[in-house]
Amino acid sequence: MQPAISEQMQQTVQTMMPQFGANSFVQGIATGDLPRAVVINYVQQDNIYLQRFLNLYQRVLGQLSPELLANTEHDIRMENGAHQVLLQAAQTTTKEIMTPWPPTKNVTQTYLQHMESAAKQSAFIGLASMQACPAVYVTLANQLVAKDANVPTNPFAAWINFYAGTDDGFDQTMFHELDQLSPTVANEDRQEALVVFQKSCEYELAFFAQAEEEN
Ligand SMILES: Cc1ncc(CN)c(N)n1
Repeated sequence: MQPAISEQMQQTVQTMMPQFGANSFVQGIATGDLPRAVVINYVQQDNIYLQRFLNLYQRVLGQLSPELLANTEHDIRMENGAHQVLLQAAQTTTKEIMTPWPPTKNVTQTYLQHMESAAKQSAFIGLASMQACPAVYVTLANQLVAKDANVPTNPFAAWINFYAGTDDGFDQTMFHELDQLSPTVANEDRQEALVVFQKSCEYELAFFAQAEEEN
């Protein structure tokens, strides 16, 4: 018997963790040392990303399970709390960095388009493409906690703790939903779900790297 789709996805994330650990944005989060411009870049793009992600999530979950949508939507909105940690360290505010609304950078755009076109194939494949978003951050944050990166002297400690602890089990709820749906879809769709999930994990890595790009 094949392992559950959630297990296969978790395995993909685990396999990629060394690449995340070697990423210089992630290292900056771990050491508490990131240039102000990089932090601002990241939060600007993440605001753009999360707005469109939420929109897509409402469409996809609206098709799959309106009840689950109602119970989980707030988890995405709560991410503003993680942004506030970064903005405080950079001594700025959401209003200041989002006015005027900044341009959408290339990785943000292609990552969002990737999920939007996955959702056009089917709601299940769309959901699979969106699952890298919670899954990568939870695994990454747990690894950072295991390395004691969330020491109180780290200005980004609360960002790490947010994703390690207060994600409200969002990633597990979504993995559970994917496992429930998986036996109801065609084999090719299950395979495609794994492909789009892996691609999204690669975009997650590129998204961190993008924050270090010059404006
Ligand atoms: C791009 C991205 N990926 C994941 C997350 C965490 N849910 C996020 N805030 N932004």
